[in-house]
Amino acid sequence: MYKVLVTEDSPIVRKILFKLIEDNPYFQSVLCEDLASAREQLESDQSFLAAIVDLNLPDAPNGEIVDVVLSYDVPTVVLTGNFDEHLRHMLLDKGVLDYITKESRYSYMQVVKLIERLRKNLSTKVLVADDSITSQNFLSHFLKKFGFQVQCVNDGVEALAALDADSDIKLVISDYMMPNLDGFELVKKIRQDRRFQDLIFVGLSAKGNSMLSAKFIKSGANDFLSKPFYHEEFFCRVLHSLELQEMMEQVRDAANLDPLTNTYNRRYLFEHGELMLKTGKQTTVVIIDIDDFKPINDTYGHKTGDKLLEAFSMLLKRYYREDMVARYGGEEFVVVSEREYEQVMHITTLFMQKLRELSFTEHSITMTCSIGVSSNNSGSLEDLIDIADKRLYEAKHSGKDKVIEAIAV
Ligand SMILES: Nc1nc2c(ncn2[C@@H]2O[C@H](COP(=O)(O)OP(=O)(O)OP(=O)(O)O)[C@@H](O)[C@H]2O)c(=O)[nH]1
Repeated sequence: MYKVLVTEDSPIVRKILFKLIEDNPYFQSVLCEDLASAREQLESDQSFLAAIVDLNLPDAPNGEIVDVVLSYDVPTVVLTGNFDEHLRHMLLDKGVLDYITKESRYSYMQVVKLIERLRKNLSTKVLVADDSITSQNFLSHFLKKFGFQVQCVNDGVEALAALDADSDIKLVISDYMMPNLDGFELVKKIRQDRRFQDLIFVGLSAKGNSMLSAKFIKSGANDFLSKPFYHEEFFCRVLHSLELQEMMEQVRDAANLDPLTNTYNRRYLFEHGELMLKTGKQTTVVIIDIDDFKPINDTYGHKTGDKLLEAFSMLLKRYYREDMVARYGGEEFVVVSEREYEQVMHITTLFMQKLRELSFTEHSITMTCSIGVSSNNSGSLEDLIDIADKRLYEAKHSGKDKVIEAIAV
């Protein structure tokens, strides 16, 4: 749970902010009505994710609260009654995240949305590629203020190596002119690699050079920024791109994932499993079926059965983390792996062993599973699944809690 400090003397505004913050399951609000109580909170609790502060408080009428909150390193969003360009510059220079005028409920929603973004940024990795150390430091400072995890590299070659080493990087911000591999070549290489198709790429180009911006977009960048850029422009573009990326992920997840187990669904399994086989690499199919699931459902109810399916699939994904795990039917799962056959069998043995050791839910239910395996480097996925399914049938009819292999050549 993340704490958000709200310092606001208007009871109505406090109430609105409280409601909006508490509607978010990750947030808990701490409400203060003046600088003195905010200071007390900051003294006693160092764990605030962010602060929302009013510039005019009874004991701090000239925005004194901003310096106080920033001195505790708490990311700060300022609320004020009127917009003033000079004040805006002054506040942004001090290092506040944003400056929002109290106009309507929408403004307050914007504030809370910004803090939600900050929360998500804490787990969002950004790669900055720029051969200028000054520029790296500037961007890195900017991004860290908004909670991002930042890694800097000096050119496109280093950027590709960093992406290769860390598949969690979500966003690349890259200059165009760099030694070894420039920004255009970098984005082209990124777009050629299926692993990086969802990566957000923002190019940096010199002010007034619209050719560069167009070239970046044509090479595959999602957006570009002209240097020098304004605080708001930078974050509007970066945050907007990330939001689009998240929406795309949500749409894709809804289409590809089984909602109960969060493993891939049958449609995805066949679509992508067939593609895996087309590469000609040896592919192994493991069909896994929970033993005696019906009696568990009958004894403890469907809800407990669902909890078990969730726990079972989490364990599967943990063991077969590099492979495709899909829900094939009720309590039946399919793993498609391109790893060495012996390695897949080793993981399968470890998985079955772990499953025997664990107990689940408040009823301490134990589970075992039966498994059929097949492997090939040609033919269709359907054929491989058919063969593995026959071995699974044998496992079920020869005592369960066992794995039977069939290496088709
Ligand atoms: N709770 C829950 N149960 C499900 C779900 N999908 C399928 N099932 C149940 O899974 C059970 C499967 O039963 P059976 O096919 O007889 O298999 P089994 O009892 O595991 O027996 P063996 O496979 O021979 O070990 C049925 O009771 C289904 O209702 C689901 O999404 N949630």
